[in-house]
Amino acid sequence: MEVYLDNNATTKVDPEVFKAMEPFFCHIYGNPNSLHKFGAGTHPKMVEALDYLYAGINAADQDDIIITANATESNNTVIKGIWVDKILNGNKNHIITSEVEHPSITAVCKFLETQGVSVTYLPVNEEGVLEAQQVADYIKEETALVSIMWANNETGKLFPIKEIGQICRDAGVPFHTDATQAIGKIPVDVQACNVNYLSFSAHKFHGPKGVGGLYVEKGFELTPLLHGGEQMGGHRAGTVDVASMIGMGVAMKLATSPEALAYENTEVKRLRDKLESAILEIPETIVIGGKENRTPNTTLISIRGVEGESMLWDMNQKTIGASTGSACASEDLEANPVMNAFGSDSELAHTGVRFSLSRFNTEEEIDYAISVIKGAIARLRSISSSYAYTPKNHVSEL
Ligand SMILES: Cc1ncc(COP(=O)(O)O)c(CNc2co[nH]c2=O)c1O
Repeated sequence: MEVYLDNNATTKVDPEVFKAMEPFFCHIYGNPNSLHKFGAGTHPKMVEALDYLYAGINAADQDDIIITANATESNNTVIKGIWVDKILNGNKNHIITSEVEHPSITAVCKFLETQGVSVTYLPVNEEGVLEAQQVADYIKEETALVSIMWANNETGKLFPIKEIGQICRDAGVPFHTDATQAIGKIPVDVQACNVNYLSFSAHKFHGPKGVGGLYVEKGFELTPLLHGGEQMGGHRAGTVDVASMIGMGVAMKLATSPEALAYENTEVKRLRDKLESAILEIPETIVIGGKENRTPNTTLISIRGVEGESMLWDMNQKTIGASTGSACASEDLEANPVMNAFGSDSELAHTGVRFSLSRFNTEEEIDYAISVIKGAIARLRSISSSYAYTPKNHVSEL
């Protein structure tokens, strides 16, 4: 049996999405910017895809959604656009973000610091989230942007986006949220939450890899990251990947419907909870960040005495896929930065394993995964030179 439990890294393309994409490779293949019928033939389904994207995040008609390659490009576009418009060519010089953002936020901020920009990385509490008031406490005249993720990719923890959005609107500071891990798991409403910019990637909600989006509220337009063409109204040069854009639209429609969100928060959550509870029956295992206020499909579990990488290897031998955290950092054996941010000790920071489910996982798969994971933990602890079970240390969660 093959069991895929790494959906926060990427998801399977929904067969309905693939079906919608197929005609746009060999049959309706014109350049959408061409004036002839071959190009114009792509427009109806591209317009429909945009309609699905607007509806999925409740964007207003007058706002923009720019089709990008992925959330990484969307995040870079916002932060570097703010840098050019508000800092290099304005009177601002400060950005507020958090310590647990994805590297496509933190690495850009680190680069801007080398260019003289001041960046505040707000710390998270022991549950891995921050209080909206922390944002208010650090906003100052020079603040050009607040960028706080909607949901953390490793723990699933949710951030107080509505409260932060209100604080930023009251202060007149542009607010960006990286919603990559929120869309398709919880309701995302840019108008209700006073969001000015929002990033997403299709492959996180059963769309194709290599396509994403950046929501830009009307009046918050920025200097583009990519110049050299009139595509996307000049906001993002380059020929659009028509098939992927159409696939992303259908994936957004499927993932954000009331029925789909209900399924995520009942059945997918039930299977996540079943897997998590079974692992927590094993001594010296904890849920990093606790069980409350998180996306329904994710759990980051620390297994004392077991290197996360070793767990992945054992599970992979039985064709179970999971991760120790963000795939873009999977190669290195650095301690998990999110766990470090929680104040985990260095030993604990290497013991995290992330399981992230989807609507395609089944009860049988979870039952199989539980049996394999229990066996792997027992085996790895039995050969560990440093692990000895101490009953007094058995805690169920941080
Ligand atoms: C919150 C968040 N933002 C941005 C990205 C970047 O998305 P991309 O540009 O489509 O790659 C990711 C990918 N996060 C992960 C990729 O692999 N494991 C992860 O947790 C993410 O989780």
